[in-house]
Amino acid sequence: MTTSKKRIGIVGARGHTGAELIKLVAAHPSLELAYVSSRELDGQRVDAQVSEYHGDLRYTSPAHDELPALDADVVVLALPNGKASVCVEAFDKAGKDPVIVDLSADYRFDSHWYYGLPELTRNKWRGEKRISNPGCYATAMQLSVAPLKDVLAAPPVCFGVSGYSGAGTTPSDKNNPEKLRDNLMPYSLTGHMHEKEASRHLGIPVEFMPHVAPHFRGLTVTTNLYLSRPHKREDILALFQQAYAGEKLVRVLDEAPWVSQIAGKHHAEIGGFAVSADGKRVVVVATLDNLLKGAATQAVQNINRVIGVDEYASIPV
Ligand SMILES: NC(=O)C1=CN([C@@H]2O[C@H](COP(=O)(O)OP(=O)(O)OC[C@H]3O[C@@H](n4cnc5c(N)ncnc54)[C@H](OP(=O)(O)O)[C@@H]3O)[C@@H](O)[C@H]2O)C=CC1
Ligand SMILES: CC(=O)N[C@@H](CCC(=O)OP(=O)(O)O)C(=O)O
Repeated sequence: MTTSKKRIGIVGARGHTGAELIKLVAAHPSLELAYVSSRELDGQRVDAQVSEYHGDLRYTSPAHDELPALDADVVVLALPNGKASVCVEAFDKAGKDPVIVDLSADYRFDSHWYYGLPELTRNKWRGEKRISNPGCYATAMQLSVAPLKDVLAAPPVCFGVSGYSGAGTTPSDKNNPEKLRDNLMPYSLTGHMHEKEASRHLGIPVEFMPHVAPHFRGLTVTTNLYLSRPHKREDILALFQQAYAGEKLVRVLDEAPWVSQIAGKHHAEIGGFAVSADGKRVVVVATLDNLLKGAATQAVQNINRVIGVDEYASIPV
């Protein structure tokens, strides 16, 4: 029997985002795993690591120049920053042109790659097969600022707090539960990559102050926005409701959302909308699961669009 499913390879599948992608692919009506790579898990069964996957596939550890011969229709690069280009170059050199989705920051500033934050860039896709998947905080910042972009009097200031899965699996202070216990760890307080990324894709400067907290997954971005003219709270709420009307993966709430409610969910929540007495300052709170809407779920939205199936296929909405 022939299958019409597209075959997908995940490079860097041991990581947190790779594991979430395997789960989404396992439930997908139009995708099947071609290969999943990990040096550490090489030879081990995938179902032993990810119980949602049912099948006989095992992790392999191909060198980057062996990837093109593995013949996947879609390749997701879930590697640490700085590691994507050798893989991309290997496909170019071999004359292979699969859909490539890069989860790292490596192509987020490359205008030849489509920047896939569907709720904001859906209409900019011109058939590109190379997709740069946005950063987790950068997704929350852009969703929080975009509806007010035209009425700002100053750069938005974003205070971010992430669960430590955002720091990946390579050991560091930022994913060390001991050092995070009873703690909030500030880092990269100016010039974080996601500050540059959100500024570039919004087209206005954004200021960002990230922190890591002891919880595992989910992030909060609280954004302070100065407005060029006074606004009533209901007008601001209406702007957000209008901007995200019909969006299944962005929910506009009245209350400020809690990160404890977003872990394991595929959508982002935006709420709060606390307005100052003079109506010229508003504070907006966004939460999302960094591993899902901040990475794997957004990648699947992008893949679905490129392979021509429903954008939400396999995503519980
Ligand atoms: N975690 C998050 O919340 C988010 C992460 N991202 C981005 O997604 C990418 C993956 O993140 P995440 O899953 O958290 O990362 P992890 O650190 O959890 O996983 C990294 C993966 O890459 C492999 N790997 C590590 N070092 C190398 C190397 N030098 N060469 C080849 N493979 C390597 C690892 O497997 P092995 O060592 O077994 O080969 C592992 O599968 C990163 O670029 C990250 O910035 C984007 C949005 C959110
Ligand atoms: C808590 C933590 O460390 N978070 C990561 C962001 C995770 C992410 O989105 O990563 P990329 O932009 O690298 O793809 C960081 O601040 O670098």
